[in-house]
Formats: sequence, C-alpha cells, structure tokens
Amino acid sequence: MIDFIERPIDWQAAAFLCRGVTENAELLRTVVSLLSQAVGQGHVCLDLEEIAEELVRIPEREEPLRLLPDVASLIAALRSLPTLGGPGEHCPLILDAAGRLYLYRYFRYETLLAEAIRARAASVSLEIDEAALAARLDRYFGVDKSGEDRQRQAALAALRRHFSVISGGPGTGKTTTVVRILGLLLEQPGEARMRIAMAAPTGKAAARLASSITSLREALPCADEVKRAIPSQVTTIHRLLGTIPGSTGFRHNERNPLPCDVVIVDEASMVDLPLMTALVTALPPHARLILIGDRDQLASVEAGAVLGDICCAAESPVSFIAGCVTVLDRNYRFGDGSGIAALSRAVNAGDHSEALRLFADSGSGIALEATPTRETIKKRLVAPVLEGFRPCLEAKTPAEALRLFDRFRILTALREGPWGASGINHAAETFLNEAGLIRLDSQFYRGRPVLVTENDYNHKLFNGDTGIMLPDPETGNLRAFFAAPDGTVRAIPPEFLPKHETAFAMTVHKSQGSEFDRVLMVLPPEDSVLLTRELIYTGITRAKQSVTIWSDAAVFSAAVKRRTERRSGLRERLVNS
Ligand SMILES: Nc1ncnc2c1ncn2[C@@H]1O[C@H](COP(=O)(O)OP(=O)(O)OP(=O)(O)O)[C@@H](O)[C@H]1O
Repeated sequence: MIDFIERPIDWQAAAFLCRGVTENAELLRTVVSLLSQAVGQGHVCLDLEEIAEELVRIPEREEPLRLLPDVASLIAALRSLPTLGGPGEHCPLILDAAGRLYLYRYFRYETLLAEAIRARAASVSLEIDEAALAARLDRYFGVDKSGEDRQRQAALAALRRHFSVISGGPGTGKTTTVVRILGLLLEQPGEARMRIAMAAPTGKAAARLASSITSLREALPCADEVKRAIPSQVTTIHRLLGTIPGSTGFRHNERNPLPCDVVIVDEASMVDLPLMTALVTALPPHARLILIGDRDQLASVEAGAVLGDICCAAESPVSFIAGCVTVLDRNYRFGDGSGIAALSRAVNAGDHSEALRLFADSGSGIALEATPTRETIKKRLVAPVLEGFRPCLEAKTPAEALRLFDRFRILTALREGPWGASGINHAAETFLNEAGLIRLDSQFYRGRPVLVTENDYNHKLFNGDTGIMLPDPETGNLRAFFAAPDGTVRAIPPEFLPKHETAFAMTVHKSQGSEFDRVLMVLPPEDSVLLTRELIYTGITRAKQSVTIWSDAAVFSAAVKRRTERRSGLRERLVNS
C-alpha cells in the first residue's frame, strides 16, 4: 500500500510532465506524482520495483486510488512519455537500467557525485615513504600493537587517498583525528604551504569545529611552525562555495575551482545531494576531500542520505571506495559503559528491549518518563523549564548567557502542537514570564533565545545559529548576541535578524550540529512515521551529560524499530565499476 498525500505541487508536476499524453494518462500521472512526492520526502528517485503491483491510496479516503501494474508494464507505459529518457539523455525524466525513475536534476547530481568520488578515490598518493609514514603515525597515535586503532587507520586513509570519510558518534575522536591528520599533512616535505579549507553545513557546527581545533592543535606532537600552519578558520559550505544572490549556483564550480589542496567537511550527514555535488565538482582535480560525520544520524533535510550511502557502499569489498571509509566506534568522551553511549548503541542496533532495560538502571544519565497528556504537559514542563533556563536568564554577561544556554535544551520530534517545539516554547515563555525571569512585553524581549532558520550572508548569520536577546552591556540597547567562531560574541540589532524562531525548545532536526549538557526529548503520545531510529539516536547524542526522554515505552520501541530509508542509486553507483 502506498500513501499518496495529495499535494497540489505533485499533481501539477505530473500534469506538466505528462502533457499531451492520451494512452495510460491516469496511470502515468499517478507514477509521476509519486516521484514528485518521493523527492518532496527526501528520496532521490522512485524505485519502480517497490511501487509495482501496490495499491495507491489517499489517506482518509476509503476507495483506493488505483492498483499499479507490474514493473514491465510500468516501464512500457513510461517509455511512451515524450518527457522520458535514459542515462545520457537530456530529458525531464530519466529511467535508469535498474528501474529507478528520476527527475533529470537529481539523476545528474547523483551521477556527477559518483563520478567525482570515483576519480578521487582512485587517486592514491604513492609518493609517501611507507617507513617514514609509519614512524610519523606512531608519533601522533602511539604504536598500534593490536593493529586495531581505527583513528590511525582513518589517518592513513586520509593521507593515502584523495577521498576519505571518518564516521563516528559523538566523542569517538573524529575531531582529534582530523587535527592529527592536519599535522601529518602539513609536516610532509614541501607541504607547509598546503591550502586547507574547512567547512560545516551550519555556522554553529563551524564554530564548534573551529574552537575544538584551536584547543587541540597545541597538544600535537609536532613542531610549532606546523601547529601554526593548521588553520582554525571554519566556514559554512555555502560560504566556501560562494553563493550567488538569486541563483542556486555557486561562484566556485568546475570552471572556477576552489583555491585549495585539502577540503575538510564536518557534520557531513547534514549535507544533501545537491550541495555535496556542488562541493565535489568545485574541487580542483588534485585536492583531497575528507568528510567527517555520523552515518547513523538523521539525514539531510533535503534530498538524499549522501554520507549514509557512501558508508554503506564502502562496506562492499568490491566497491571502489572500500578502504576510503573508517568508522570510529570507541567512545572516549563517555567511556563505552556510560548510559548515553550504551543507549545510543542499543538504539542504533534497533534493540529496543535493551534500550528499555538500560533506562531501568537508574543513575546512568538516562531516563524514560511517560509522555504527559495534553492536559498535564504544561504542568510537567514548569520544573524543567525553570531549572533549565534560570541560570542562563540570570547570567551577568551575554557571553556567560550563551555558555549557560548550551547547558540545557528541550528537543522535540514535532514542530507544532502541545508536544511540538512551538507549543513547548509558548508554554516555556508563559512560565518564565510568571516567574519574572523574562518579561513578555514584545516579540523582542530580554532573554529570548533565537534560532536562525535561513542563511543571511550580510550579517554572517546562518541557518541553525542560536543567540540570545539581551541588553548591550555598553549601551543598554537590546541586541541578539551570537557566539563567534573565535570565542567572542557578536551583537546584532533584533530588527536585522533573518528569519528566526524562539529556541527554548527546538526540533531534533534543527538541533543537528549542536550539543548540550542536558537534554529533555519530548515525543508525542501517538506513534507516527516521523518517529524513527535516526531521530531518536540524533536526539540522544545531542546530550553530553544526561538525557531524559518523555515517551511511552511502546511509542519509543516503535520509533527505534523504524528506519529512515531514502531511495537513491548512489550506493550502487559507488559499488559498480
Ligand atoms: N585516542 C584517544 N585516546 C584518548 N582520548 C581520546 C582519543 N581520541 C579522542 N579522545 C578524547 O575524547 C574526547 C572526544 O574527542 P573528539 O572531540 O575528538 O570527538 P568527536 O568525535 O569529534 O566528538 P563530537 O562529534 O562530539 O565533536 C576528547 O576529550 C578527546 O581528547
């Protein structure tokens, strides 16, 4: 059974792409609408095998819309469409040999990305002296007697290949490894002037990486000039590529490549297919690309699950990227025995019974409490809200308030409703107002935390940045304060803020790229397709010290069992030669 959510945009796309068709017109419009719907849901293509012989229904309607025929009939019908072509043709719709139907744009992204990765993965740097390299790796990582030091293996892959990926959950040492790789790269003879660019999908993630690099590089076992050559500037990917106002293109592209020798991208799980393709096509041929991320996290908001697909493809021994991907699985921050680490492992493995058992061990930094009802949720929120935000709202300086704000956050699965970010923000504002910690006299009030929801290049504010509105200590004027990557704070007049939301509570999706000491994650009382393993894992791993989840055990278990799968052909394109 396939649910077809009647979005006008999907019917319009189908009507346009099937215009003038008389034979099988209804069937073709349904299939093309399903493709448009799939892309809207983050899939890159529609897999005909998957929809063949399925009933299509519109939820809430009793009569199913139609029964789709078998794959051969679907393909035969599609071939009559003048807008359909095969790989290599320039048509609005592309059907590939594996029975995947694409909008042309996405087919092009996917094939360009696979080709660019292939070209880079194949370029093994042979000039490295093996014995000298082993000695240098020993200096950075210690002697690896067991041969199982994954961080060292990740460094080796990054040095040997021009495409490599380091995946791991929080605290597995991804940043530590990257900084060591930077030291190793820069110490190579004649490489002191290597041009290194580092980027992340959001300003917040960029700032976090920049501050980690600044503190980690000092401890490297290398000469001071190498440490000094390690850049601490991290930018957003959009800024690195150079957005062009009013266009989806970038200043840097195949014809105007990025002026760098190494590009490192953090939080790569958040990068969607179009942006990753733009990045790889803007790399000069000799440049090295290192992707850092957590393959188990929620995929990008837009189309594709690029990092997940790359990691999955690399598991195949016949893939040309086998050996390019290293998964770090040892948790150095929490220790493997910590509650958060154990819980995130159980969730990742889909082992909901083990996860529920872990909650029963009190005192390990994790708790599961029943979701409050519509009637009781406000009352239940009072204590965590007052306790969680009081320190930040009583802070003496903007810098202190920003630091304290990261101690606690409420994360939600939904945007709207009593269990969603907007409902909880509204409730939080009410209690904080009643407690005298804020005064709700205008939308710009003292103590209002804000989450930026679009990129604003003029004010250097990016989607995902969080700030707090406070009086400027010098002038007394209300300003929105944001942490800058260099550790200082920046003040922006509230009227200059790009689109933003209140941020006492935020969705798990929006929290990607951030970490907080304590997290309260609120799930709705009813199961829904939005509740997935990746969502739960991402929410839990935002917490550094403790996480409390409000969910009924059955809803939690159903969510842990449900995997997000995004249809794409990338995995196969990275395996087949
Ligand atoms: N090989 C190691 N031996 C001992 N401690 C380590 C090792 N690797 C990392 N650590 C320590 O573990 C902690 C987490 O490391 P790091 O910040 O590099 O992880 P991360 O994967 O980048 O985490 P996050 O995704 O949260 O930024 C740090 O305190 C770091 O010093």
